[in-house]
Amino acid sequence: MTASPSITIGPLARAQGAVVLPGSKSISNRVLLLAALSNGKTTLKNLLDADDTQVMRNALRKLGVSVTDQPNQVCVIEGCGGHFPVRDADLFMGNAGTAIRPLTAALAMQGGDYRLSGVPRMHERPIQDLVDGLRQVGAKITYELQEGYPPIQIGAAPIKITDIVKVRGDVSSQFLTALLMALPLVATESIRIEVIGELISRPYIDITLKLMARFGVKVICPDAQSFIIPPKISDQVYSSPGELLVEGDASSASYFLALGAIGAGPVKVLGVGSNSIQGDVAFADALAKMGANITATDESIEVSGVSNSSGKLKGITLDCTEIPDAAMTLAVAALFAEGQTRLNNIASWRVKETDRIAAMATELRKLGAAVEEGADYITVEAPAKLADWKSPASGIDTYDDHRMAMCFSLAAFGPNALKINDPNCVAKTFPAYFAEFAKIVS
Ligand SMILES: O=C(O)C1=C[C@@H](OP(=O)(O)O)[C@@H](O)[C@H](O)C1
Ligand SMILES: C=C(OP(=O)(O)O)C(=O)O
Repeated sequence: MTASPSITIGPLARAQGAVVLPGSKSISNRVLLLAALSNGKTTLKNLLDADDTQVMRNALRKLGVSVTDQPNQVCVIEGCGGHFPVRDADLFMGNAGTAIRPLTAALAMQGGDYRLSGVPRMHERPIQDLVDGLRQVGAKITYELQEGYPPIQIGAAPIKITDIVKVRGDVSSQFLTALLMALPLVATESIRIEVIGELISRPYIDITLKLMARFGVKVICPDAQSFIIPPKISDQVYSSPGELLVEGDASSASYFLALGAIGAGPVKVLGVGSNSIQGDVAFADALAKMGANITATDESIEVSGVSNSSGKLKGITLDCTEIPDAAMTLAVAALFAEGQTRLNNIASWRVKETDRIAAMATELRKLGAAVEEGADYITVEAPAKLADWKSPASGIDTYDDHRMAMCFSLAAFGPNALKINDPNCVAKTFPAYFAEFAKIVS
């Protein structure tokens, strides 16, 4: 795909206003799949309209599910009761991890022939731990190019229920999410899923479990590494909740919350708050630790500047294993902090939309920051004085990574105008990002 024209923004001094958040990507793609697998009709409200959720909708349509987009982010799904009408399909999943991984698992339970592929970067993003998990119940999956990576082919094969399925959780939590959502379709006996080793990104598993419960399937968690899928009592496993409202996206909220701290605020995000099911709301706690003034209600979070006596944020050291996406925002917010910021346990950044540790380090250095990167951490120290900020004429590269583009918009609060290359890559999760940004900054 050709890159979109660069934009130049700033230098900016003030951020103030309110932003209504688009629907959560993580919730949207889960409820699309759960609604498709359910019995009956589901009306999804505030569903995210972005590349990642469009690939999921299109895949479901190709599989014979009726998915009807209505005005104002409403989408109506006629569930197929666990069995996709189309038994043979070639599906393009773009670069949406939350689409390809859960759908692979659901399709492996269908007894049909399917192929799943994506953009070139998707073919560099691992899927082996999920395939290994699915093979334990007899799924027939082959790799088309490189062992362990999409494209993959799923062949019709009878599913054999075993009482235990083991899966690794240290590369991506999406593999466990995928098994959790798919195995109830075939669980004639209860199935125990056991996570081998560390489980990263745990809050995303909680999102999965909570949404499965909304669709009638309650998983039992006897300990932090074990998940028991109950035996199905009828062929209709998932039942539609009728209507479901998708929360605002907590990861998308992080950019505006950071702006409220850097640009004095107040900046309020609407659609996500203290009763959210998304782990990324903990970004607000990290920002508070840096000194930002935060207030939250059940459905909103507001940031109004910084309470430190210096008037600036201060650097922190943080274990980011539970907030891998919002942690990227902290790396760029660190440009406006006194002292070093160190983000630990972010190895998964290397296998996402790009190698995010390398990309973040390269682009922050272009602005004059002192950055150290390790296998699973990054440290960032802001340029010592305003005069030390650099203004790269070639601009900030975004690596076809929506979060790189959104994060680096914060850097327009430095002393120089900032050029951002290929800004439209934000379409993966937040097509209107720069329009919303423009409304609150000056
Ligand atoms: O399950 C999900 O909705 C997600 C899980 C996380 O991925 P990992 O589990 O690979 O860290 C996160 O980075 C991604 O944006 C969304
Ligand atoms: C890692 C991300 O996406 P994906 O769902 O494709 O894994 C992300 O949105 O930051």
